[in-house]
Amino acid sequence: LVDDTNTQRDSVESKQRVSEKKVDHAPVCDTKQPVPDECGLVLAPSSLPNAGWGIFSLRDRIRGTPLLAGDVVIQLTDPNVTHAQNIHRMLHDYLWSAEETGGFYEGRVVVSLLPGPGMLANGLDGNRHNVIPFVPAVDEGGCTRLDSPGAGAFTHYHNYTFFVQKPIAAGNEVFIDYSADWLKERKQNFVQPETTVDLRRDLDWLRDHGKCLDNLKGGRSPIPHAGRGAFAARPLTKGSIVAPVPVLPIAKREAMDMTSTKTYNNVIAKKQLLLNYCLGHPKSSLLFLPYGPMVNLVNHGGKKANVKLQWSSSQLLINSKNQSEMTLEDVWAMEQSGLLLELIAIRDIASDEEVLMDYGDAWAEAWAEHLLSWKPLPGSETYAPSYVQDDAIKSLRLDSELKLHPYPNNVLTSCLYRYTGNVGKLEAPTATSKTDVVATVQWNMTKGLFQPINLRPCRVLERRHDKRKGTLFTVQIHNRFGLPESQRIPKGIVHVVTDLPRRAIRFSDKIFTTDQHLENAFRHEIGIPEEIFPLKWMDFAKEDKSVLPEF
Ligand SMILES: C[S@@+](CC[C@H](N)C(=O)[O-])C[C@H]1O[C@@H](n2cnc3c(N)ncnc32)[C@H](O)[C@@H]1O
Repeated sequence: LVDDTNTQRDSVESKQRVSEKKVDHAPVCDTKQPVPDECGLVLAPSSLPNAGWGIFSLRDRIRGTPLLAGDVVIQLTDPNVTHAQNIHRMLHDYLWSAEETGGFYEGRVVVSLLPGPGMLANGLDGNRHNVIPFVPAVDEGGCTRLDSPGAGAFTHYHNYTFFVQKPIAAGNEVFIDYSADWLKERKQNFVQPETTVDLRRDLDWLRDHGKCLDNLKGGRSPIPHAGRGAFAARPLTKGSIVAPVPVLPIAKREAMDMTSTKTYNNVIAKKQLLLNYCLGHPKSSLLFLPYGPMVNLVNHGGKKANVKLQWSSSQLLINSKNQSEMTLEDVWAMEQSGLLLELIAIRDIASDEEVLMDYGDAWAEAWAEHLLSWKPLPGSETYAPSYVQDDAIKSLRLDSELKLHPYPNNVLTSCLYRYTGNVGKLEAPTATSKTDVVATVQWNMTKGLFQPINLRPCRVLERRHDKRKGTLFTVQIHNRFGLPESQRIPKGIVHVVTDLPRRAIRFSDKIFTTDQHLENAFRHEIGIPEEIFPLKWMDFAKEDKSVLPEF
């Protein structure tokens, strides 16, 4: 018996050794791997019919816990009207209103890209969602326009986190809140289920077929001028899938042009910041926008890369064709995304190590040239971003004080205030307001008021000290771009609000002034490796097919 046990143990150990060896030498194209034991969240086909990918929890989750580490938000500003048709589907079905993320001051028309749950999770109506987002942090990631060629090359909006709002049982799908209006507009495409009982998948199936979504976490990158980066949340073995990378096709790269090439507010409209987060090939008009959690944070590592991109065989779970069978026209016509890439570890990666890929020669050459030619723009020394002002200035200035001590030119004051159409007490025009009627209301703290959607430009008129409440301000509230008619203060009315505490007034960056609008900000897409880019998508190279590699 003892001998038998030993023999069995030997045989198990030798099997383990064989399988370890197998993993070590596994061809990187083998993507059918179970997720790591510690993985808590996976990508898999949604439990809703025809809904594409979905997110599933592998463990029970309680209210108030984060679903995933916080991710970046990328603000797309003033899309070029002529070329926006190339991203029509993406704008309509995947991107969020900048009102949700506080990005509305970035341009006249702003939409937000929220990789991870914001774009990947499906939605339910009728308050049946189980996660909700919390506002992003905003900062320059250590790269200022005065001292870094990285300024404006990566997004300032980060750590955007979804929290569990209703308990989620292991195996259940994660749902975000698609508003009733949003769903009504798209009712042919998004059929809502009557019950949430079956909106789950078998746990063993998910472990075998799902792709782990929480192997990565964000943090400040030690790479000079790179901003933030993606780091391994646990040890990742060579040959394993580090992250699924679902991508949305962008038919023409001109869609990354901004509205006009003329100057506006002294800022030259140029390429969208979003281009830096897109994947492309120099010989193709196509771009792909990755939208899996944390994958947009993966920096360029050149020869130090520890992951590489490859197509996933799992895309056939929701697609009838894989990428090699698709023509360029098939990709253009894709109704919803289905193309799936994967980041594969090309060596063992330790926990907390930065995950890096090779962006390719074209990117590396463009970056090297940018480093050589970059110098700070004139006026950079007087610029101070709004979040710095908020930290530095505790008491807000009145007009008379601003004449002597103005704020930096790039900021405005914004108040958290919800205008409900109630203009309050009306007063006849005064000498200062001339032809306008003055309407005054008292500020009131209400539920949800501190959401960025309620920020609107305001001017401080008075400051007084209240024994109980501290310093209180009287302000004039203005309209801003993007406000619905019901929230616009009618013409001819000066809307005054009294008794705002300092925490209800923030500094905001004026339109087109943040680093992402800098004229000298770096812009370049990430290269999709030559060996995985289908030849038939290289429409820029039709005349010169002889030099192209066979796919
Ligand atoms: C896909 S984003 C990567 C995430 C980005 N670092 C962030 O903070 O959001 C690509 C951009 O990151 C920066 N970046 C990536 N790798 C870099 C590197 N090796 N050196 C400098 N900047 C890098 C460049 O600005 C590039 O355009």
